[in-house]
Amino acid sequence: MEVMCHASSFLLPHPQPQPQEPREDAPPPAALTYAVIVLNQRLPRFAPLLWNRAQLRVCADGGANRVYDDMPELFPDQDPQEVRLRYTPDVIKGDLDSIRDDVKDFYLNLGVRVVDESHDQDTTDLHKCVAYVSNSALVEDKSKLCILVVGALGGRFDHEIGNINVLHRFSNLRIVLLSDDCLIHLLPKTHSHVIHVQLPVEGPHCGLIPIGAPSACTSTTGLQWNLSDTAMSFGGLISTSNVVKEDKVTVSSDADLIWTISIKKPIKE
Ligand SMILES: Nc1ncnc2c1ncn2[C@@H]1O[C@H](COP(=O)(O)OP(=O)(O)OP(=O)(O)O)[C@@H](O)[C@H]1O
Ligand SMILES: Cc1ncc(C[n+]2csc(CCO)c2C)c(N)n1
Repeated sequence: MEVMCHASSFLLPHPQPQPQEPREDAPPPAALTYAVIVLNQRLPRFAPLLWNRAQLRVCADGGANRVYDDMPELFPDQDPQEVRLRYTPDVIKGDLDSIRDDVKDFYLNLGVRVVDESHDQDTTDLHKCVAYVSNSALVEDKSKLCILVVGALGGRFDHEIGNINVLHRFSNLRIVLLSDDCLIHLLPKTHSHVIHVQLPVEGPHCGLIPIGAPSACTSTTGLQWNLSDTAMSFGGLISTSNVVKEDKVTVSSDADLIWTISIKKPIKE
Protein backbone atom coordinates (compact mmCIF):
# COMPACT_ATOMS: atom_id res chain seq x y z
CA MET A 1 0.00 0.00 0.00
CA GLU A 2 1.24 3.48 -0.84
CA VAL A 3 2.48 5.63 2.05
CA MET A 4 1.09 9.12 2.62
CA CYS A 5 3.20 11.52 4.71
CA HIS A 6 1.83 14.29 6.86
CA ALA A 7 3.62 17.16 8.61
CA SER A 8 2.12 20.28 10.18
CA SER A 9 5.20 22.27 9.16
CA PHE A 10 2.88 25.12 8.09
CA LEU A 11 2.67 25.94 11.84
CA LEU A 12 6.45 26.40 12.18
CA PRO A 13 7.68 29.99 11.97
CA HIS A 14 10.75 28.74 10.07
CA PRO A 15 9.95 25.35 8.49
CA GLN A 16 12.91 22.98 8.20
CA PRO A 17 13.15 20.30 5.54
CA GLN A 18 12.05 16.95 6.98
CA PRO A 19 14.99 14.71 7.94
CA GLN A 20 15.73 12.21 5.21
CA GLU A 21 15.64 8.62 6.38
CA PRO A 22 17.33 6.58 3.67
CA ARG A 23 16.53 3.32 5.48
CA GLU A 24 12.82 3.96 5.50
CA ASP A 25 10.40 2.91 2.79
CA ALA A 26 8.37 6.08 3.45
CA PRO A 27 9.22 8.98 1.14
CA PRO A 28 9.69 12.44 2.73
CA PRO A 29 6.54 14.58 2.76
CA ALA A 30 5.92 16.10 -0.68
CA ALA A 31 6.43 19.84 -1.14
CA LEU A 32 2.90 21.15 -0.86
CA THR A 33 1.12 24.22 -2.19
CA TYR A 34 -1.16 25.74 0.45
CA ALA A 35 -4.54 27.43 0.19
CA VAL A 36 -6.21 28.95 3.25
CA ILE A 37 -9.96 29.16 3.87
CA VAL A 38 -11.13 31.47 6.67
CA LEU A 39 -14.43 30.57 8.36
CA ASN A 40 -16.72 32.72 10.46
CA GLN A 41 -15.08 32.24 13.85
CA ARG A 42 -12.51 34.28 15.77
CA LEU A 43 -9.17 34.07 13.96
CA PRO A 44 -6.58 31.83 15.64
CA ARG A 45 -3.35 33.62 16.66
CA PHE A 46 -1.39 31.88 13.89
CA ALA A 47 -3.80 32.99 11.12
CA PRO A 48 -1.28 35.52 9.69
CA LEU A 49 1.39 32.78 9.47
CA LEU A 50 -0.91 30.46 7.50
CA TRP A 51 -2.13 33.35 5.34
CA ASN A 52 1.45 34.25 4.37
CA ARG A 53 2.23 30.62 3.63
CA ALA A 54 -0.79 30.22 1.32
CA GLN A 55 -0.92 30.99 -2.37
CA LEU A 56 -4.71 31.27 -2.47
CA ARG A 57 -6.78 32.93 0.29
CA VAL A 58 -10.52 32.42 0.38
CA CYS A 59 -13.07 33.69 2.91
CA ALA A 60 -16.24 31.67 3.46
CA ASP A 61 -19.00 34.30 3.69
CA GLY A 62 -18.76 35.80 7.23
CA GLY A 63 -15.10 34.69 7.34
CA ALA A 64 -14.50 37.99 5.53
CA ASN A 65 -15.81 39.88 8.60
CA ARG A 66 -13.24 38.02 10.71
CA VAL A 67 -10.34 38.95 8.44
CA TYR A 68 -11.55 42.56 8.38
CA ASP A 69 -12.16 42.81 12.16
CA ASP A 70 -9.65 40.40 13.72
CA MET A 71 -6.49 40.74 11.59
CA PRO A 72 -5.91 44.33 12.81
CA GLU A 73 -6.39 43.11 16.41
CA LEU A 74 -3.54 40.64 15.89
CA PHE A 75 -1.29 43.62 15.02
CA PRO A 76 -2.33 46.13 17.72
CA ASP A 77 0.64 48.45 17.02
CA GLN A 78 -0.15 48.83 13.34
CA ASP A 79 -2.61 50.97 11.39
CA PRO A 80 -5.78 48.79 10.98
CA GLN A 81 -6.31 49.91 7.40
CA GLU A 82 -2.74 48.98 6.44
CA VAL A 83 -3.22 45.55 8.02
CA ARG A 84 -6.45 45.08 6.00
CA LEU A 85 -4.67 45.97 2.79
CA ARG A 86 -1.88 43.51 3.58
CA TYR A 87 -4.36 40.71 4.38
CA THR A 88 -6.81 41.00 1.48
CA PRO A 89 -8.51 37.76 0.36
CA ASP A 90 -8.45 36.61 -3.26
CA VAL A 91 -12.05 35.42 -3.17
CA ILE A 92 -15.09 35.63 -0.87
CA LYS A 93 -17.61 32.90 -1.48
CA GLY A 94 -20.77 31.48 0.06
CA ASP A 95 -24.46 32.27 0.35
CA LEU A 96 -23.42 35.74 1.59
CA ASP A 97 -25.99 35.97 4.36
CA SER A 98 -23.33 36.74 7.01
CA ILE A 99 -20.83 39.13 5.38
CA ARG A 100 -21.53 42.74 6.47
CA ASP A 101 -22.28 45.31 3.77
CA ASP A 102 -19.37 47.56 4.82
CA VAL A 103 -16.97 44.61 4.61
CA LYS A 104 -18.32 43.51 1.23
CA ASP A 105 -18.01 47.06 -0.15
CA PHE A 106 -14.47 47.42 1.23
CA TYR A 107 -13.25 44.27 -0.53
CA LEU A 108 -15.26 44.89 -3.73
CA ASN A 109 -13.53 48.30 -3.99
CA LEU A 110 -10.18 46.48 -3.80
CA GLY A 111 -11.20 44.23 -6.69
CA VAL A 112 -11.77 41.07 -4.63
CA ARG A 113 -14.01 38.47 -6.33
CA VAL A 114 -17.19 38.12 -4.29
CA VAL A 115 -19.16 35.08 -5.46
CA ASP A 116 -22.81 34.71 -4.43
CA GLU A 117 -23.89 31.08 -4.32
CA SER A 118 -27.12 31.64 -2.39
CA HIS A 119 -28.98 29.50 -4.94
CA ASP A 120 -27.38 26.45 -3.28
CA GLN A 121 -28.91 25.92 0.17
CA ASP A 122 -27.82 22.26 0.39
CA THR A 123 -24.07 22.66 0.83
CA THR A 124 -22.22 24.75 3.41
CA ASP A 125 -20.08 27.79 2.70
CA LEU A 126 -17.01 25.70 3.55
CA HIS A 127 -18.05 23.04 1.01
CA LYS A 128 -18.46 25.76 -1.63
CA CYS A 129 -15.00 27.18 -0.86
CA VAL A 130 -13.27 23.77 -0.92
CA ALA A 131 -14.93 22.99 -4.27
CA TYR A 132 -13.67 26.33 -5.57
CA VAL A 133 -10.08 25.78 -4.41
CA SER A 134 -10.11 22.25 -5.78
CA ASN A 135 -11.27 23.47 -9.21
CA SER A 136 -8.83 26.41 -9.26
CA ALA A 137 -5.71 26.25 -11.37
CA LEU A 138 -3.51 26.53 -8.25
CA VAL A 139 -1.93 23.10 -8.78
CA GLU A 140 -2.31 20.53 -11.51
CA ASP A 141 -1.60 17.59 -9.23
CA LYS A 142 -4.19 17.70 -6.40
CA SER A 143 -2.00 15.47 -4.22
CA LYS A 144 0.34 18.49 -3.89
CA LEU A 145 -2.44 20.78 -2.65
CA CYS A 146 -3.12 21.28 1.07
CA ILE A 147 -6.13 23.32 2.18
CA LEU A 148 -5.82 24.89 5.65
CA VAL A 149 -9.19 25.80 7.18
CA VAL A 150 -9.06 28.25 10.09
CA GLY A 151 -11.90 28.61 12.60
CA ALA A 152 -13.25 25.16 11.79
CA LEU A 153 -13.44 23.62 15.26
CA GLY A 154 -15.25 24.63 18.43
CA GLY A 155 -18.26 26.90 18.19
CA ARG A 156 -21.61 25.59 16.87
CA PHE A 157 -21.75 21.78 16.90
CA ASP A 158 -23.76 21.51 13.65
CA HIS A 159 -21.16 23.66 11.89
CA GLU A 160 -18.30 21.67 13.41
CA ILE A 161 -19.79 18.36 12.23
CA GLY A 162 -20.55 19.97 8.85
CA ASN A 163 -16.89 20.93 8.61
CA ILE A 164 -15.79 17.36 9.44
CA ASN A 165 -18.27 16.09 6.84
CA VAL A 166 -16.39 18.16 4.25
CA LEU A 167 -13.23 16.16 5.08
CA HIS A 168 -15.09 12.98 4.13
CA ARG A 169 -16.83 14.49 1.11
CA PHE A 170 -13.46 15.57 -0.32
CA SER A 171 -11.45 12.61 0.99
CA ASN A 172 -9.21 12.75 -2.10
CA LEU A 173 -7.88 16.16 -0.97
CA ARG A 174 -5.54 17.11 1.87
CA ILE A 175 -7.66 19.35 4.10
CA VAL A 176 -6.65 20.39 7.63
CA LEU A 177 -9.25 21.85 10.00
CA LEU A 178 -7.73 24.14 12.65
CA SER A 179 -8.65 25.97 15.82
CA ASP A 180 -6.33 27.70 18.30
CA ASP A 181 -6.19 24.44 20.28
CA CYS A 182 -5.95 21.56 17.82
CA LEU A 183 -6.00 20.41 14.24
CA ILE A 184 -7.65 17.48 12.53
CA HIS A 185 -7.38 15.77 9.17
CA LEU A 186 -8.43 12.58 7.48
CA LEU A 187 -6.24 9.50 7.13
CA PRO A 188 -7.83 7.79 4.12
CA LYS A 189 -7.92 3.99 4.18
CA THR A 190 -6.43 3.93 0.68
CA HIS A 191 -2.98 4.67 2.16
CA SER A 192 -0.85 3.82 5.15
CA HIS A 193 0.24 6.95 6.97
CA VAL A 194 3.41 8.46 8.40
CA ILE A 195 2.83 11.54 10.55
CA HIS A 196 5.94 13.63 11.21
CA VAL A 197 4.96 15.26 14.50
CA GLN A 198 6.20 18.84 14.82
CA LEU A 199 6.94 18.67 18.55
CA PRO A 200 7.76 22.40 19.01
CA VAL A 201 4.23 23.34 17.95
CA GLU A 202 1.96 20.31 18.34
CA GLY A 203 1.19 17.41 20.68
CA PRO A 204 1.45 15.56 22.92
CA HIS A 205 -2.31 14.86 23.08
CA CYS A 206 -3.83 13.18 20.09
CA GLY A 207 -6.69 10.98 18.97
CA LEU A 208 -7.72 8.59 16.21
CA ILE A 209 -11.45 8.51 15.57
CA PRO A 210 -13.44 6.38 13.13
CA ILE A 211 -16.02 9.00 12.09
CA GLY A 212 -18.18 7.70 9.26
CA ALA A 213 -17.55 3.97 9.43
CA PRO A 214 -16.18 1.54 12.02
CA SER A 215 -12.74 0.03 11.62
CA ALA A 216 -12.20 -3.71 12.02
CA CYS A 217 -8.45 -3.40 11.99
CA THR A 218 -6.21 -0.43 12.87
CA SER A 219 -2.51 -0.52 13.77
CA THR A 220 -0.30 2.31 15.02
CA THR A 221 3.23 3.00 16.23
CA GLY A 222 4.65 6.00 18.09
CA LEU A 223 1.75 6.43 20.54
CA GLN A 224 1.47 5.75 24.28
CA TRP A 225 -1.57 3.53 23.64
CA ASN A 226 -0.87 1.85 20.31
CA LEU A 227 -3.41 -0.22 18.42
CA SER A 228 -2.49 -3.59 17.00
CA ASP A 229 -5.01 -4.91 14.47
CA THR A 230 -7.60 -3.42 16.81
CA ALA A 231 -11.28 -2.68 16.05
CA MET A 232 -12.63 0.84 16.65
CA SER A 233 -16.19 2.14 16.44
CA PHE A 234 -18.53 4.71 17.94
CA GLY A 235 -20.07 3.02 20.94
CA GLY A 236 -16.97 0.80 21.15
CA LEU A 237 -13.31 1.78 21.36
CA ILE A 238 -12.16 5.11 19.97
CA SER A 239 -8.75 6.61 20.73
CA THR A 240 -8.99 9.88 22.65
CA SER A 241 -6.52 11.38 25.14
CA ASN A 242 -3.76 9.36 23.50
CA VAL A 243 -0.20 10.73 23.70
CA VAL A 244 2.48 11.04 21.02
CA LYS A 245 5.67 9.31 22.17
CA GLU A 246 7.86 9.62 19.07
CA ASP A 247 8.29 12.30 16.44
CA LYS A 248 7.05 9.81 13.87
CA VAL A 249 3.64 8.16 14.21
CA THR A 250 2.44 5.49 11.79
CA VAL A 251 -1.17 4.49 11.20
CA SER A 252 -2.79 1.93 8.94
CA SER A 253 -6.46 1.06 8.95
CA ASP A 254 -9.24 -0.54 6.92
CA ALA A 255 -11.39 2.59 7.53
CA ASP A 256 -10.99 6.32 6.99
CA LEU A 257 -9.91 7.78 10.36
CA ILE A 258 -9.79 11.28 11.74
CA TRP A 259 -6.36 12.16 13.19
CA THR A 260 -6.36 14.95 15.76
CA ILE A 261 -3.45 16.49 17.66
CA SER A 262 -3.29 19.37 20.14
CA ILE A 263 -1.59 22.63 19.19
CA LYS A 264 0.78 24.05 21.81
CA LYS A 265 0.14 27.45 23.34
CA PRO A 266 2.97 29.95 22.90
CA ILE A 267 5.09 30.46 26.03
CA LYS A 268 4.18 33.83 27.62
CA GLU A 269 7.12 36.21 28.06
N1 LIG B 1 -19.73 28.60 15.19
C1 LIG B 1 -19.10 27.96 14.20
N2 LIG B 1 -18.40 26.83 14.44
C2 LIG B 1 -17.75 26.18 13.44
N3 LIG B 1 -17.74 26.60 12.16
C3 LIG B 1 -18.44 27.72 11.85
C4 LIG B 1 -19.14 28.46 12.86
N4 LIG B 1 -19.74 29.52 12.27
C5 LIG B 1 -19.43 29.45 10.97
N5 LIG B 1 -18.64 28.37 10.70
C6 LIG B 1 -18.10 27.98 9.41
O1 LIG B 1 -17.94 29.15 8.64
C7 LIG B 1 -18.68 29.05 7.41
C8 LIG B 1 -19.29 30.40 7.12
O2 LIG B 1 -20.19 30.71 8.16
P1 LIG B 1 -21.21 31.91 8.13
O3 LIG B 1 -21.57 32.26 9.57
O4 LIG B 1 -20.67 32.96 7.26
O5 LIG B 1 -22.49 31.36 7.38
P2 LIG B 1 -23.65 30.37 7.84
O6 LIG B 1 -24.86 30.83 7.12
O7 LIG B 1 -23.72 30.24 9.33
O8 LIG B 1 -23.05 29.04 7.23
P3 LIG B 1 -23.66 28.10 6.08
O9 LIG B 1 -24.25 29.03 5.05
O10 LIG B 1 -22.50 27.32 5.60
O11 LIG B 1 -24.70 27.28 6.80
C9 LIG B 1 -19.68 27.92 7.63
O12 LIG B 1 -19.97 27.22 6.41
C10 LIG B 1 -18.96 27.03 8.62
O13 LIG B 1 -18.09 26.16 7.90
C1 LIG C 1 -31.73 18.17 5.29
C2 LIG C 1 -31.28 19.61 5.22
N1 LIG C 1 -30.98 20.21 6.39
C3 LIG C 1 -30.58 21.50 6.38
C4 LIG C 1 -30.48 22.17 5.16
C5 LIG C 1 -30.08 23.62 5.18
N2 LIG C 1 -28.74 23.89 4.77
C6 LIG C 1 -27.81 22.96 4.56
S1 LIG C 1 -26.33 23.64 4.13
C7 LIG C 1 -26.96 25.19 4.23
C8 LIG C 1 -26.07 26.40 4.02
C9 LIG C 1 -26.26 27.11 2.77
O1 LIG C 1 -25.24 28.11 2.68
C10 LIG C 1 -28.29 25.19 4.61
C11 LIG C 1 -29.15 26.40 4.80
C12 LIG C 1 -30.77 21.48 3.96
N3 LIG C 1 -30.67 22.07 2.74
N4 LIG C 1 -31.15 20.18 4.01
